[in-house]
Amino acid sequence: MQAVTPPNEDPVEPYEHSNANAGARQFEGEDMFRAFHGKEGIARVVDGMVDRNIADPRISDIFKGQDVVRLRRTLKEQFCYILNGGCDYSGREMKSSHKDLGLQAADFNALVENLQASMRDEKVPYLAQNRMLAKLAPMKRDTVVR
Ligand code: HEM
Repeated sequence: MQAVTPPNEDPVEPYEHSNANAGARQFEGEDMFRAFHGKEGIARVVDGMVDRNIADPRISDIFKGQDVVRLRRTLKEQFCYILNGGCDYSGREMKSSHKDLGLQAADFNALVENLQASMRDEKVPYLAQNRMLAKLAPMKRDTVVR
């Protein structure tokens, strides 16, 4: 359980912290973490994706009024965990954290495009981009309602 709300974040209802909440198994070895240029590269990829999402007229409304400080932090943890960068994920699981958003397949596809653009900017090798996308693809069923 998290007792203290991190600076600049809104309080959330208490929940059990677990890496199982990240919604995917970790990659093995260090290749993927290296391909994303470590924690700093992951931070750039996540921030680039979130910036694009907020500016993207297709999905920007979904992020209005949301705690984007927390979102950036938990996404960085989630990516670092999945990429086997030695991080723990402290966020909520995918199903409950998206259940009130009413997301559709088109929203998911827009976010994936923004992630691809951000990984391209970071010069993440194409094969590693696709391996990460393959990890995230099954999360569609937990985040999207239709
Ligand atoms: C592979 C797909 C996705 C992943 C890995 C992902 C990851 C996350 C994570 C880690 C959180 C934070 C959970 C927490 O606060 O504890 C979150 C929340 C959120 N996500 Fe996603 N997400 C995905 C799909 C989407 C899509 C498609 C959208 C909209 C286009 C979206 C919009 C949001 C919003 C607005 C929140 C904040 C909800 C809140 O704080 O109540 N997500 N997501």
